[in-house]
Amino acid sequence: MAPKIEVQGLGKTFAIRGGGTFDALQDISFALPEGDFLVVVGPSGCGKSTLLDLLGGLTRPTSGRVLLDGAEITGPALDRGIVFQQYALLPWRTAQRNVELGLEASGVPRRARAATAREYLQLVGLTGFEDRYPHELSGGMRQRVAIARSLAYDPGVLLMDEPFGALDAQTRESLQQELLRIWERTGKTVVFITHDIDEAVYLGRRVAVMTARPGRIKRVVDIDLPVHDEAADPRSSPEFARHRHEVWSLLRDEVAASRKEAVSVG
Ligand SMILES: Nc1ncnc2c1ncn2[C@@H]1O[C@H](COP(=O)(O)OP(=O)(O)OP(=O)(O)O)[C@@H](O)[C@H]1O
Repeated sequence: MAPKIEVQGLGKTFAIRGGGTFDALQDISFALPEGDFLVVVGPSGCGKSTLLDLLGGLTRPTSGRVLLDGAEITGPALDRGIVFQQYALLPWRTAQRNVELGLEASGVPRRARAATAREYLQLVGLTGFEDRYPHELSGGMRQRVAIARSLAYDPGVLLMDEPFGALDAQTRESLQQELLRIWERTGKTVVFITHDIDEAVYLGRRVAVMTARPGRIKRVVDIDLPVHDEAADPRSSPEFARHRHEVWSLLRDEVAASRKEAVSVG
C-alpha cells in the first residue's frame, strides 16, 4: 500500500536576520502508512515545529519534499487538520461556531454545518457547551474545541504540535485517552509533537527521536503495547517501562548535545 505521508530528504534552512543562514532540519526521510500514529520527540529547538509546519504546508522546504497520497504538498489545505498548543480559537465565536469554521471554508451548507459541529463536540465530550464562548471554557475544554474543529471537516491527517502542553496533568491524561479513542474510531493518520516521553510512548505507535541541531531523525522506535484497556493503566506495564527507557536513552544524549551547544553559543 502506498504511504499516506512520505517525507523525502527534507531540509529547512532559515535566513538569519542580519546575515547568514541557520540549518534547522537536514535530510529527514520517513514514510507513514494510513492510520499510523507517529510521535516526534527531540531536544528543544531541534526543529519539531518546523517539521510540522512543513507537513502542514505552512512553510516550504529548502530541500526535499513531502508527499501526501503521492502528491507534493505545496501549501495548507483541508486534507490536513492542525492543532497547536495555544487553542487558536476565535474569541468572538461560540464553541459551536468555532467548530463550524473549517466547514464554512469547505462550503458545507449552514444546517449541515451545525449538525456536524454538534456531532464533533459530542465526540470530544462537550455536549451542552455549544453556546459557550472560549473565555467561558476551561483550558482543557478549549483544546477539545480545537480538536473538534480540526476533525469536523474530516481531514485524513491530523498534525498536532504539543496540543496538551499547556494543560494540567489530569486534563492532559484524559485528553490523551480521548485522542486515542478518537484515533481508533476515525482511523486518521496522526503526527504528534511532544516534549513528554510518557506521552510519546502512551500515544504513539511509533516514536521518532530527533537529533539536536540540525534536526535529523535519529531513530524511529516501534511501540508495541497491548491494546489500551481503559480499566488498566498501560503506563504501569513492563513493556511501557522498556519503551520509555529506550526513548529516554536516545533522547538523553541529544539533550546533552543541545545544552553543550547552547553554552558554547551563549
Ligand atoms: N523563522 C525562523 N527564522 C530563523 N530561525 C528559525 C525560524 N523558525 C525557527 N527557527 C529556528 O529553527 C530551530 C528549530 O525551531 P523549532 O521551533 O522547529 O524547534 P522545536 O524543536 O519545535 O523547539 P521547541 O521544542 O523548543 O518548541 C530553532 O533553533 C529556531 O530558532
